[in-house]
Amino acid sequence: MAKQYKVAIIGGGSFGTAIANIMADNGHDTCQWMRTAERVKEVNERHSNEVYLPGIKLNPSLRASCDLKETVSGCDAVFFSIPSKSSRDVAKQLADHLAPGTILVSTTKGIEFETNTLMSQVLREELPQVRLGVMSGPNLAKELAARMITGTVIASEDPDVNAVVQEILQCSYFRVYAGSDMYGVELAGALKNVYAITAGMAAALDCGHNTISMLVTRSLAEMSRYAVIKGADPLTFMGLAGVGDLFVTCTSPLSRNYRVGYELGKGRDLNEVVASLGQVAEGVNTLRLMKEQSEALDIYMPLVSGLYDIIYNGSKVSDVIGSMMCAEQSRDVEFVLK
Ligand SMILES: NC(=O)C1=CN([C@@H]2O[C@H](COP(=O)(O)OP(=O)(O)OC[C@H]3O[C@@H](n4cnc5c(N)ncnc54)[C@H](OP(=O)(O)O)[C@@H]3O)[C@@H](O)[C@H]2O)C=CC1
Ligand SMILES: O=C(CO)COP(=O)(O)O
Repeated sequence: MAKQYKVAIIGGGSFGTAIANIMADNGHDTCQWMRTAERVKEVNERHSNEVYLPGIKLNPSLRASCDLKETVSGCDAVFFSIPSKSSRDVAKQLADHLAPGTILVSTTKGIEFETNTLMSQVLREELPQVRLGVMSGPNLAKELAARMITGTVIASEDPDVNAVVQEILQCSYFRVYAGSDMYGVELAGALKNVYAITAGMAAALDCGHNTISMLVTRSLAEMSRYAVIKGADPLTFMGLAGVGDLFVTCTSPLSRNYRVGYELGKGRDLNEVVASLGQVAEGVNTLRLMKEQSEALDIYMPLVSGLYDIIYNGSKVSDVIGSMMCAEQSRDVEFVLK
């Protein structure tokens, strides 16, 4: 029989609940931390989290708690699924409760806005005692919670972290692939959200499949160009965390970033759209960081610039598309294997 682990998930939203449910399905002793007492009660008594995963029946063995210390006490592995905006704050609250050597896996696909720091770095700064990993891939929470076949990537500098996480999460509907480019995997998860906004906008404008296909492929070229200059391995972008996640978020209305783009494309106001979403869309802040960085580092990023002009400078979508069509047509594939 496979080993049973004591595991926890920090975060009571869509993704935290989907991952907690997999671990409970796999027979691990699983507790989910969330800040809202009413939702804790709902998970424990009705085995559902209707606000975030409507219609999903959760595994009855999944427990929830508002008590952070009790949740993580004695855990072999803890998964961290808090939006980037609040990650440092929640990590600070965890500092006294995580034993040295505990495995901590970030699933957050965002960048700390004030410091332009990825979540693994935030967690490393606040929780130096843990063994870190990051998990990313085409993982729409609603499909995972409905137990649809899905693949993901766990990446860590410590191969033992990868092996334990694979053992904890692997099941008939969830395939967990291992990688070592932690930086690239994490960066890919954050960057693709920006391009999902653009793709949602294109869908709202009834663009054809040729156009969407060009957009997604040029997005991959642009995001990997940026990531490689920042130190990532270009091959990471050929895998699930790169092209896989870009594809799903650029084509599915289940993606919140895609939905933000779609509503913007229909002419709605950004603040109104974000407020009505009721869930996090990390790409909105990531766009601002990428625009800043592309200027600071002189990286050619026409898609980021165009989206930024539409969202923050009030440019018309039709004007931006027009100027993109006149932009320099550079190389198709920029990375050549030696
Ligand atoms: N949903 C998805 O398909 C996927 C999401 N991700 C990533 O996972 C991360 C989390 O996303 P997701 O679960 O979808 O987000 P949601 O918006 O669905 O939920 C966010 C959760 O975080 C909680 N939260 C926010 N701020 C705090 C805080 N200061 N203290 C405690 N809890 C807090 C919210 O609590 P409350 O309900 O009380 O407000 C809520 O439970 C994001 O970075 C996202 O990109 C990764 C893969 C897939
Ligand atoms: O990352 C995701 C799927 O892999 C979810 O994307 P959204 O945050 O846009 O919903």
